[in-house]
Amino acid sequence: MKVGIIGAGGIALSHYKGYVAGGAEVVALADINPAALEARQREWNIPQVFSDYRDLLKLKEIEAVSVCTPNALHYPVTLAAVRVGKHVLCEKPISLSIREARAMIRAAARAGVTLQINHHLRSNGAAFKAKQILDSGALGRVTFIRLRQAHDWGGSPQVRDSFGKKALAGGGTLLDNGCHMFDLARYFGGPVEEIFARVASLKFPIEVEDTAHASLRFTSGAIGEVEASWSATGWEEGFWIYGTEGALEYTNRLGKSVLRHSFRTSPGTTWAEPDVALYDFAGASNHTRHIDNFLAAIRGERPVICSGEDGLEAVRLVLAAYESARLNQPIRLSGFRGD
Ligand SMILES: NC(=O)C1=CN([C@@H]2O[C@H](COP(=O)(O)OP(=O)(O)OC[C@H]3O[C@@H](n4cnc5c(N)ncnc54)[C@H](OP(=O)(O)O)[C@@H]3O)[C@@H](O)[C@H]2O)C=CC1
Ligand SMILES: O=C1CO[C@H](CO)[C@@H](O)[C@@H]1O
Repeated sequence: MKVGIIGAGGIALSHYKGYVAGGAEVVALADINPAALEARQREWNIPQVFSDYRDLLKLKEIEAVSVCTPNALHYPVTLAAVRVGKHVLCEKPISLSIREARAMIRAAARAGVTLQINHHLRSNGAAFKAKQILDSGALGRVTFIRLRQAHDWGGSPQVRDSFGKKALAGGGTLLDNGCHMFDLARYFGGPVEEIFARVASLKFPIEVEDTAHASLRFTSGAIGEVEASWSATGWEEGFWIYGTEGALEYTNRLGKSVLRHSFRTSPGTTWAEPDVALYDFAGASNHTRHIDNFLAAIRGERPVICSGEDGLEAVRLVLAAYESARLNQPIRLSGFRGD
């Protein structure tokens, strides 16, 4: 299958590698930045490059595109792509508004093409394993879910405009990292009923927040929390899920990706260490698995692992969290349209 990539910045490399690993051929690349375009063309030996993505979309031989532009452009670029019959793997967040997300989903359905959103953490080996354990019932009733994605832009005092400027990014870490965490919250815990969030800009001189926290109540009765931060040190992604019969704890802290499943094989003393199963996910690439799933979905072999509707729900939770932070009060999701 021949594919194109629109937006040749940082994340485009993961898409390129994923397509190559999945047996697809990246034949075209578009970016408004001539330096990025030229560098990638040389590195990856791409036959055709375009400064205007609409010219890339005219290529008949391309069946699918990745949309890797800044957040504000996911909507117009995806819409243009599906309208000319291309399958789309759209970077997260799907869009900056619910209205836009709905239009994207409708347009893809009307065109009969696949739309997958790049909440790649669903394809993280630990998340996949955790979901299997949860679905098997081994954790019992879920009581608490904590999700965290935090870093500090490598310590850099400069945050790129595509993330730091409100018009291009749409929001800060709550949208950028939080949308992944809200997606995982739903993936693991089902629908969220209520959210109470706080956001602040405390570290970088930027137009959007660099620090965010949200407290969640799931429809199931479980409670949880999301931490999204650009003001941490280093890099961490993790989830902690507690149930009546056991617990799952995952972190990639210090470059080691380990999932720990703890449980009791027999009722016993309260404070004794429970039994533990450890799973090591070193070396597994989330993006490559996610792209493999996209290609399989296009071929009709598997359902998309993260649909447009999933992307929309993640954005709805982000928007509810912003509204909660603005009003300094909890927001019930059942009455929140986000329009
Ligand atoms: N799922 C994940 O793990 C990750 C997802 N992302 C998402 O991917 C997207 C891109 O992020 P990232 O690659 O880090 O950002 P970058 O800023 O590194 O790259 C974006 C590129 O898109 C270019 N661009 C801007 N406008 C257009 C346009 N109209 N047509 C074509 N290209 C355009 C930019 O050019 P210029 O430099 O001139 O602005 C830049 O080269 C974001 O939506 C982000 O949220 C990012 C990182 C990880
Ligand atoms: O998963 C991710 C890792 O961090 C990046 C920068 O904050 C995010 O954009 C991305 O979605």
